[in-house]
Amino acid sequence: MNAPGVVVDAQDLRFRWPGAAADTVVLPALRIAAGEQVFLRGASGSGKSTLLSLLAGVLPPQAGRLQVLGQDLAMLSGPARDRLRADHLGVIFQQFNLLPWLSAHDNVTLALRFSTRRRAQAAEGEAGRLLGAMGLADALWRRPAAQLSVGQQQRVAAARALIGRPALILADEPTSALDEDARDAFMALLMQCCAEAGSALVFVSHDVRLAQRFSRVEVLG
Ligand SMILES: Nc1ncnc2c1ncn2[C@@H]1O[C@H](COP(=O)(O)OP(=O)(O)OP(=O)(O)O)[C@@H](O)[C@H]1O
Repeated sequence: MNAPGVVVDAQDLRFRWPGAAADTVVLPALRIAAGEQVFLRGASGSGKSTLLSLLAGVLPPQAGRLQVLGQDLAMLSGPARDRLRADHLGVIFQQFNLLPWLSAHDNVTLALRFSTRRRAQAAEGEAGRLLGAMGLADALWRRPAAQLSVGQQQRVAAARALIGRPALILADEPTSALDEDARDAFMALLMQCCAEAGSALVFVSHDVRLAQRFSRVEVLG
């Protein structure tokens, strides 16, 4: 059983893509406490995105142990892992994955549609509060995502991940399309919003300069 306050607990975790000659992910141990912010680095191809997919329950673990919020992911069906993700995880993708025809605001509230628990955790007006906290001017909230700049879309994607205060936020290279100033502003806001929500953060990036913002850095591969 997981100790209270532990969000991720992995041991001897391995994953190999079909046809690969070697294991893609080899993770002897990883334990992340509630609210902890972790920078995950590793060479290109070292399996960072694959590990995030395992943590998100998109891929099933093949060997070893992986518990997320005390649930053993290897024991859960695909739909049960989907439920865990909808209820307790927020994911920020490199390409943001917003629905282009929906407004910024509706992209954020979309995350609530799939989870009663997330809905219950989100206060009235929470989407607007988060968009504001992420620095998106309210004149843009009703604009379709397709008409937002890359930096604006990224703020929407972060607000969508944060809504309903999920226990764990996974971010996969979300700053790669930004210039330095926009990147620094986004990082500060993301880390602050995660801290306020009490969400743990696992942040993957090639950009090692970002690592200094984190008290904990894990290296993969
Ligand atoms: N869907 C897939 N099917 C088969 N192999 C895959 C798949 N996705 C990734 N891989 C392989 O798994 C390995 C790790 O890929 P992954 O994207 O996890 O690495 P990464 O560390 O995130 O890389 P990068 O920093 O370049 O984004 C690579 O060799 C890649 O080719």
